[in-house]
Amino acid sequence: MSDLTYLSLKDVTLAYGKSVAVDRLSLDITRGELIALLGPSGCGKTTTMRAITGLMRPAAGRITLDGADITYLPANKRQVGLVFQSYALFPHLNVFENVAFGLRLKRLDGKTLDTRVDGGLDLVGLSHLTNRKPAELSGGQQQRVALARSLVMDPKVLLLDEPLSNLDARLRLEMRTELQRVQRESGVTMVFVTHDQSEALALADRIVVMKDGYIEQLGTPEDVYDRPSTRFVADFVGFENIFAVENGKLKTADGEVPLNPGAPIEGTVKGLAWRPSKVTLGSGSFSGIVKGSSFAGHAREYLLDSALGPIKAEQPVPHDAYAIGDRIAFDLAPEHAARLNRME
Ligand SMILES: Nc1ncnc2c1ncn2[C@@H]1O[C@H](COP(=O)(O)OP(=O)(O)OP(=O)(O)O)[C@@H](O)[C@H]1O
Repeated sequence: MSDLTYLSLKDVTLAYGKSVAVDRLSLDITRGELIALLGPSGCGKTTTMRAITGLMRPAAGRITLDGADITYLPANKRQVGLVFQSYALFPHLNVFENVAFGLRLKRLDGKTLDTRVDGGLDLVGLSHLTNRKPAELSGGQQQRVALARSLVMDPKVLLLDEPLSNLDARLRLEMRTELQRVQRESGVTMVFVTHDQSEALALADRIVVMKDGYIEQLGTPEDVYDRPSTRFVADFVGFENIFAVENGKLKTADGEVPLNPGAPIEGTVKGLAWRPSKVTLGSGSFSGIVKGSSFAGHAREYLLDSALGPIKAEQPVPHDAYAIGDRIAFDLAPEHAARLNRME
């Protein structure tokens, strides 16, 4: 835990009865960071959030926030806000009263309350809709009300559980930018859960990739996208050509194949992976027969049958397309590969 750590989970184990959902998870978050918990269904994202909010007691481990141990502190004493994917707005209250709800429970005086609510609505760009009921708002606007309602409580950390998943594709993109702006302007530390890698890459300062209750990789979007460290993460972020490395060679269905120019692969690397866009087409020491070709807007994608097995490659679009059945040379340059240290 560094001096800059604001929220820290240390060896936190979370279980439902005897079944362990999160196993000795450690994570340090700095004040003002926007962190994404990313992973497939069932990997423990929501369970981790529950422990941070105080809705679940860890079986082991410690959680600290702003210098205080909150491991066993009741949820309502933690100053941790939560925005659900379903927003959970009160349908009979207008926008102002929905945002004011928590502050009224705190018995704030009228003027302070008005100022806080107005500030919150201003931050999310809803000052003009204070009298509307939730049913009279779009999905994106409802989402903003839910955000404002949490932010006016001045949380130390705001947790968002799949915050954009109920919005259609266009709104989702708009709300990504909006969420980033609100986070920057408010300076609130945010942790959000998503199973959508593009959302995590677009929004987060750092991404925690989870699998089966463990952290697979923790890094910046660039780290995770360009330098996945395990097969699981490489696969999750769109690497297609993934090979185990044995005896300094690529392991294929037909045996071990040295990588061009034949020198052994150095280091303790367990696997190498190439994105389709990183496969060199038209030259190189390998060759493959085009089995499939499809247009993907910015690029044309090819499936090649080669001595290494199936290879997915792509080329930017204004380029003479290869035909099905063509034999083309290709190369897998080591400098364009992600180096994987775990293959299982
Ligand atoms: N109330 C519960 N009782 C028992 N097991 C549970 C309960 N809630 C979750 N689990 C189990 O704990 C593990 C982690 O679940 P969790 O909901 O944290 O995953 P998740 O990553 O948030 O998934 P999703 O993206 O589907 O919400 C899963 O194996 C799940 O089946």
